[in-house]
Amino acid sequence: MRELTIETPDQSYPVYVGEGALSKLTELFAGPLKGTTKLLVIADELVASLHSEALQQALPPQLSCEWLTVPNGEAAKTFSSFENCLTFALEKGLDRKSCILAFGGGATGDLAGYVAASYMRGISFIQIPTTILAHDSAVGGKTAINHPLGKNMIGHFHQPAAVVFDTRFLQTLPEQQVRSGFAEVIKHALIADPAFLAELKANVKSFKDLSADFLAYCLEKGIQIKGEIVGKDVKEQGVRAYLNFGHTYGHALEAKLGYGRITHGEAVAAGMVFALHVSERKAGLSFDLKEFIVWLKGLGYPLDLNNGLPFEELYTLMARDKKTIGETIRFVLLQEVGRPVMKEMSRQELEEADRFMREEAAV
Ligand SMILES: O=C(O)C(=O)C[C@@H](O)[C@H](O)[C@H](O)COP(=O)(O)O
Repeated sequence: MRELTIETPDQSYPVYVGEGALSKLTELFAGPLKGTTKLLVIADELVASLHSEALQQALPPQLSCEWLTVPNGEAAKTFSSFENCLTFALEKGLDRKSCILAFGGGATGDLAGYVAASYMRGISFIQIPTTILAHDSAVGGKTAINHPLGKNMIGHFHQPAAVVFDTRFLQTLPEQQVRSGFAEVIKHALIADPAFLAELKANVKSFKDLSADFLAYCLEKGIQIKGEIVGKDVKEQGVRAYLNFGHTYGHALEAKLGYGRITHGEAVAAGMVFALHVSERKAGLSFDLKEFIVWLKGLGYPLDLNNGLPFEELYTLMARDKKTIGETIRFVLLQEVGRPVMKEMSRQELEEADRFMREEAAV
């Protein structure tokens, strides 16, 4: 197991990653979270059905603990789920010294984190991720629910007290979830580390034979890259937006197709191809996009997600992206692998890239 530290100007917290990381919970409640009155586990229903016993055994027996299950995946990130969690917390008498444990993938973490950020104006929470995707979402304190008009539109920045990432949980992940999570690993390589990207391309030809050691290495790399960026810009006033590479188009696809109809990572993979194409035309990127597309397709990423979707509707969704300022849609592009840049986008440029996705990337 490895311990990484996320350092922000106001706060630092540990990320425990590896087999057996759950054992760190006892230390946390005897140390930095000593004095916690009550625990509330907000758990993905599927994860709870598979792994609740493992978590139960790792929790300090002296602490009273309530469990609430929420729908699997993005279906949890709704106003009604959010309200249910708050009602449950009030009914069970959580106070300001209580702590929420987010047990599941990125969506559970986003919801539970937002509940922790809002309950009594903010209580502690611990992220206990169970997916590869969550190596990204559990770190950095972005919490949110979705709105029908846009993804992650309602939320707070609220840092967890710790991230306890026990990689034993990854053994039960279906391949589609591995694929989804790996898109964020690829994103971290693209925005920050050309050598890491080369390693990924050389070593990952299929998700079926990914070794546990290589996966752990990728997760650590991703967390390190993310942690460094978050440390410089917690509330996304500048460089943190680079972590949004591939997300403007990706989020528009997710919102249009219906949250949870495609995985977040598959949408981000398509969004990255879109952004790389624009980067070649507008940011001077020199990159073998054809080869990259072949690699992604070989890994099973569907790149035809905009099939049948009118550009106009995707455009409206992209215009509502959180990076948009006034009327100006802004995209994260790459000048080089590892050298991101923010650029203003015209409607014409976006339409051309959407056409590229339809007519070239998808075929
Ligand atoms: O941590 C960040 O900052 C990111 O943008 C990471 C993204 O991979 C992640 O999906 C995030 O939740 C998206 O944030 P949003 O602000 O675009 O909703």
